[in-house]
Amino acid sequence: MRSHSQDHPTEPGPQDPVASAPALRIREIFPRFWPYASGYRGWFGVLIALLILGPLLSAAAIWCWKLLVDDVLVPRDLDSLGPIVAGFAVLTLASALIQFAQDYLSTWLGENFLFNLRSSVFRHLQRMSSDFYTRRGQGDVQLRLSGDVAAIQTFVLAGPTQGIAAMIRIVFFSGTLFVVQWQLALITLVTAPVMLILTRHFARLRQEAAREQRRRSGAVAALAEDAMYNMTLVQCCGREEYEAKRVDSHGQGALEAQLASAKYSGIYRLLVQVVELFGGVLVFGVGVWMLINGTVTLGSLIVFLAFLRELFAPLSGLGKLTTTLFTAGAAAERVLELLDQEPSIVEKPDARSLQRANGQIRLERVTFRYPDSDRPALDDVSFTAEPGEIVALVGPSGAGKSTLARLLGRFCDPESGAVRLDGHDLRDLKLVDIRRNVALLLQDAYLLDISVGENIGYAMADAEHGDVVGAADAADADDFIRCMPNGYDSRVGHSGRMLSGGQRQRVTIARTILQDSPVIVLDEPGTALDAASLHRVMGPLRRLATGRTTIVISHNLMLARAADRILVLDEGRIVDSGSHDSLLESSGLYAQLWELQQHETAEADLVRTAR
Ligand SMILES: Nc1ncnc2c1ncn2[C@@H]1O[C@H](COP(=O)(O)OP(=O)(O)OP(=O)(O)O)[C@@H](O)[C@H]1O
Repeated sequence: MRSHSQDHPTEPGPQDPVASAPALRIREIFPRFWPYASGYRGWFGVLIALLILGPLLSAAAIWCWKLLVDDVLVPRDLDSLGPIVAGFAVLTLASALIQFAQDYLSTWLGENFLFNLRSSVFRHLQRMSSDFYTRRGQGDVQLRLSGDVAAIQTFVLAGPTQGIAAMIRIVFFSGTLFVVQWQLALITLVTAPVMLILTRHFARLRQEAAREQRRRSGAVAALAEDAMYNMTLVQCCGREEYEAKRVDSHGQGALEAQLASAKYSGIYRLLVQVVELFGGVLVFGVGVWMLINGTVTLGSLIVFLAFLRELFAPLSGLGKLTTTLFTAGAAAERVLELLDQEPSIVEKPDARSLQRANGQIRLERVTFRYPDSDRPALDDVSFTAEPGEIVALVGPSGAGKSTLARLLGRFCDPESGAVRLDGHDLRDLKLVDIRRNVALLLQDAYLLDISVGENIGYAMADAEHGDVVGAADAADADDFIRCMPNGYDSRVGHSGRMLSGGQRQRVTIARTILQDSPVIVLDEPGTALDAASLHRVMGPLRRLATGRTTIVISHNLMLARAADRILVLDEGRIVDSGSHDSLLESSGLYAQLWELQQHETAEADLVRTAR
């Protein structure tokens, strides 16, 4: 007998839920995000001006110390003390004000940039077809929209702002060092090549660690989201430990990458400080020697050392900044990968409007294949449903019925052939008009975590409360909604899980009734329901279908029997069509399915009677 652990691997599977985003150079990333800050470019100029003004004022304040030593303390002359102290106070105050303006402005710019970018990414995500969400870990997509987008702010605004500020300070204070004492300034330059080599080496290491950290975090989010969404299944199968291990394996990866990044940053900072110390000691030694020789005044040496400190501060600041920039760069690569993903369904620029359609549906030799699939899900399918006709689609599992429903709502496009509404190829119509004219009622009753009334009116933003109640009444949902704690204002919970399966179905039927589309596609209505609940939704479904072109996809042949015409689908092809009676007579696949179902019903009756 095989052990439990052999049947169910306890170790996480080898497949990574999140792949690495394509690596990009920093100069490739920048121009991609810059447009999101386009409305604020003028303010960016103001910020640069403040950044230049800041070090100017700091330098002037430091210069006051030279004046104090050389003009007041050394000659013991108090005449100029007053003006020097007053100048120092004004400069310090102005410097603080400029710092405040700079901080506020950069936050304001950063937050506005974030808002624009997040809004654009979300709009882009809403254009992606459901296939995108089927293939992607949704937790990872959510992390890209929240955490990664926020990290980019550092990259596009805070990073360059701090980088420019540091560069301005470096250039400015290097210049002042040369003005104060050019021989000493030349000595400080000795450390520059070492700094450059260190920066380049550690930059590469930190960039790799940052990429791995973001990828692993995405994997944690994707796995956690999947497990949480299916928590009932996880608990029923007793797989909590397995799921925790899967999440932990990537959490551990993220942790190690983060630690590696911290280690590289720490070593880099340490080495930079050693180089700075070496430069400082060298300058100090030579400076003291020059002071003794009378080549430099005490005030000049003090000011030189103060300026040197001002120079080293932005240098180590640049080091810290590169770490943040690499994390942000890795996040930017992940967001760009999303933005570069083209939606599979794109509306033509000259797409036609279609007001209320008559409801004729025609498929002309439609073939469709899913990506990475070698077999078409639909193969050369043709049929017409006239306005008001009820057409049932039946066939074994995997025959292609739900795929056909997706084509009718233009959630995918045929590889060849055409799907037409009132004679118009769906690809020539505006998407909003297709979705208004063709309503899909899917076997999963999709509900948002908003009030039950809002769920019913979701497809009709301008619906009055009376319309919502009317639709609920027609869908046989009004009674149970009124019994809910807050009536139509009661929330339905995540995915409507505070409602029963039958109640969820009736709310979605009410939504479709209110939408009032001339064409409706019912994919397995009532599959998830027991016999009593199914019986309850049959009346509303019948009322919904009346007067509309209705395509009913169902395994339940009792439902199909009521249709005007039945199409039998097998392995992506229509193998038979006609009325229930004619299909039984022809003794084809439909007759076999019917016989099988009758047999199952009889068996079920037998079991019930035996009890
Ligand atoms: N998103 C997808 N990606 C790849 N292949 C898919 C996808 N969805 C469905 N398929 C494949 O396409 C074929 C048709 O699937 P479809 O869901 O249309 O069948 P169906 O007749 O509705 O089945 P059922 O009655 O079990 O719901 C199947 O072989 C299925 O594996």
